[in-house]
Amino acid sequence: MTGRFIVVDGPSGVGKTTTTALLADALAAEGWQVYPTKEPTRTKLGETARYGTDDYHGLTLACLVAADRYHHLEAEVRPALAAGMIVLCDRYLATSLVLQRLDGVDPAFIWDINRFADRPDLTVILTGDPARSRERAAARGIHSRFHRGGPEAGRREMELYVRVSEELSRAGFAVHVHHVGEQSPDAVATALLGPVRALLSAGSDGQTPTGSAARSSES
Ligand SMILES: Nc1ncnc2c1ncn2[C@@H]1O[C@H](COP(=O)(O)OP(=O)(O)O)[C@@H](O)[C@H]1O
Ligand SMILES: Cc1cn([C@H]2C[C@H](O)[C@@H](COP(=O)(O)OP(=O)(O)O)O2)c(=O)[nH]c1=O
Repeated sequence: MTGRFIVVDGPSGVGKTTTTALLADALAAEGWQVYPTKEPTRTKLGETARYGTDDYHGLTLACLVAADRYHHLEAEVRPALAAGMIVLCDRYLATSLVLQRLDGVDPAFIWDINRFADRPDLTVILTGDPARSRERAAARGIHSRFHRGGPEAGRREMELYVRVSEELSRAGFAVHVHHVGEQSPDAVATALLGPVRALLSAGSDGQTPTGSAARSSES
């Protein structure tokens, strides 16, 4: 039996990294084997994308992040899934559909170059007040041109995430949109445990959290 592939997406500063870490801890405490990861990856390729947004634009950046995604899938995600783990990925396809579109890339091209990227079992999209998310991202440190721009840029980014969540649903992805609002990080993680547990119990074939050996031995 393979594991489950869950991605958490949304605008910079909305709380993806914080929530993903809390969710990973909560699932691990329940006995699940969790593989937390993120895109762009920590590889040379991923770091070039993360810190290279002033040098690379449009089609180039779209291809760079897609290449990093394919390498991530091959080197980390698929092996972890094959071992029966829950892969929790901070940023995935929705980011490309939003940021590359903001960068002037035709959505059809973004879909096309991501055609062979695995479909997650669950795509979580976090939304929140755009101004607050921008402020948090700025306070943490700006390392991407997508972090710049004031509240108006934040509003456009947030609106596109909502549109992209609908686009992904129409394309057959399982999408869960969660509005962070005034919730604490713990409250957000707790709220997400609901849909995640539903996913884990659906089609679990009687798997239990600690049944990793059983899970990894099934195919
Ligand atoms: N629900 C929340 N309420 C208040 N602060 C938060 C919340 N979620 C995250 N933060 C803070 O906001 C900042 C950005 O969070 P982070 O998880 O790095 O966002 P992202 O990964 O979406 O860019 C961090 O300093 C984090 O501690
Ligand atoms: C995954 C991904 C990242 N990127 C680039 C631009 C983003 O600003 C940057 C993400 O860097 P990251 O450090 O993850 O930003 P944040 O802390 O805001 O979550 O990588 C894309 O352009 N498209 C993508 O699909």
